[in-house]
Amino acid sequence: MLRAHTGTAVRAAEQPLLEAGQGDALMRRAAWGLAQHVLAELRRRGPVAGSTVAALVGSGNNGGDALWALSFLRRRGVHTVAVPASRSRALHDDGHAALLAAGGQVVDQVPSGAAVVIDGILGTGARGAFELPDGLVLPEGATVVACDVPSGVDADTGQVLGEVIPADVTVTFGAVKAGLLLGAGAQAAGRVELVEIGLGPYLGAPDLLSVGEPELRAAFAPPRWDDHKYSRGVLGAAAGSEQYPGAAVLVCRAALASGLGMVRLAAPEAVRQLVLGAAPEVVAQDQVGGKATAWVCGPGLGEDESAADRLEAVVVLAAEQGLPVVLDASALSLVSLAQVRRLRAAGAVVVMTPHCGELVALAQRLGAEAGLDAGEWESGLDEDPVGAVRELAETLDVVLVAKGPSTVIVEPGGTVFVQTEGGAELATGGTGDCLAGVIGAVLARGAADAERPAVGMQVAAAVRLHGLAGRAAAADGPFGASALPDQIRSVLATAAAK
Ligand SMILES: NC(=O)C1=CN([C@@H]2O[C@H](COP(=O)(O)OP(=O)(O)OC[C@H]3O[C@@H](n4cnc5c(N)ncnc54)[C@H](O)[C@@H]3O)[C@@H](O)[C@H]2O)[C@@H](O)CC1
Ligand SMILES: Nc1ncnc2c1ncn2[C@@H]1O[C@H](COP(=O)(O)OP(=O)(O)O)[C@@H](O)[C@H]1O
Repeated sequence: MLRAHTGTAVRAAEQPLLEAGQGDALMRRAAWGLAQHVLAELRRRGPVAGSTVAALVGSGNNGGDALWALSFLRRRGVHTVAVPASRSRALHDDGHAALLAAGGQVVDQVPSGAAVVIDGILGTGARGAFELPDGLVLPEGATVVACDVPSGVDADTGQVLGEVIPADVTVTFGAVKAGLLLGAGAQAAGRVELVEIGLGPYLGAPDLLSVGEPELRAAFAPPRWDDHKYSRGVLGAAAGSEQYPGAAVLVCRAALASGLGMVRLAAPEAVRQLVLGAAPEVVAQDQVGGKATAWVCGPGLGEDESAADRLEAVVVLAAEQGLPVVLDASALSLVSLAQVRRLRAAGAVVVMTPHCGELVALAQRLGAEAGLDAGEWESGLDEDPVGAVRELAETLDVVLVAKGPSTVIVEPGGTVFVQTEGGAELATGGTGDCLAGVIGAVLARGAADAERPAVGMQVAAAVRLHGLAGRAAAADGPFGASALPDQIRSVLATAAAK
């Protein structure tokens, strides 16, 4: 499990250590770790001694880290140059002295032969929009290693307001910064490597979590020897309509691929025939009903009266039995606040899975009805997406899965998860239907498991599984959503073999 803290939280954690006069020691620890990662990059490319590493160096402590790292690299036979990159061209005093003492140089331009360029312009002290230094040219093929945070990325929110220096690797200090996992920040950060500098005892609870393989394995564990189909979980699905029959196929196939006891589908005749052709193991019926341990409602449901009837039937059943419900796609625009409240009052977990457009529409419709100032909420969405998703989740008292390049999962009163496994290849019709099936499956399975992880973690594991399946599918070339179920099985087979 990856734990991330905002840049602000990390700065607060550093404060007592700075006051105790440990700033230099912290900086040297950070710089040493940075130098080790740069050495690893150099080794990957060829001989270390004789190679060139350049650092773009700002005037603050981020620049100080980069200068100290250059001084350590210089002692390994690396040709090291610092390129002042702030308007004032000022450099951190001690770092500057350390570089010169080690035999490094200060120059005006990044040498064209630099194998690695360290971005040490701005770190957690960045405020507002960043402008690239005038005339900056990075050598083609050089590996860009960001020091703590790529310059231009807000370490709290991941927002990129102005320009940015995208990194291949970000070596971050003390704690993974939340901004490296969110939106444009995650995109700019590349691979993230953490260097411990001893902040552990001073850091509070993480601001964000991201599940990894152990959580995926726990949420999607293979069946126990004495399991039977009902103990493995039964997912009920109200999905598909004559207009959108395929969505039901995707939900059912993705759920089956995730491993559970049974999928039960409530849909019109034409949809049932299509689903049974693709997955004859599905129990297909025309009405919502029968034994299930969780329900998913919405993919391809349409928005006519019969869609609303199917949603209402799911709400009644789930409220009666206290079952978890995943509301996706059409259900997000059909569901009423009264229905959500009925489910919550009955103790049913409600998971909503909006993409960005659906998220805004939810805030405007149900959020506003529940007392949210939707205009103000929307104006804060870009600046602090996690805060906005949390506010809406708490207002509606539901688990929100805000889908996108970084999918944010918020359980009211619980931890926030963010998963970034999936790539833009997932931006193709029907992948969200598959995700609804995977989330439905994990909840159906979990409902039967006394030792189940918290709902937020189960849902985050489902999002990770879906993202990894997308990545695996993309490795074979462009794909449509119907390629995902087989990849879900492969990802789970690999996870189980570890
Ligand atoms: N405080 C410490 O002892 C430690 C700090 N560390 C490093 O210190 C960094 C934070 O250092 P600082 O607080 O000095 O901050 P930065 O080095 O991130 O930036 C500070 C400077 O950049 C300027 N600046 C801010 N936003 C700007 C913008 N948009 N455009 C142009 N200039 C801008 C500020 O006016 C200030 O002069 C961390 O990211 C980390 O790399 C690490 O060495 C660990 C220990
Ligand atoms: N640019 C992107 N990068 C990563 N994942 C993406 C991107 N665009 C979309 N996705 C993912 O693809 C899925 C799309 O869901 P959705 O928009 O509901 O699709 P549909 O309704 O067509 O099934 C979500 O899981 C989302 O996180």
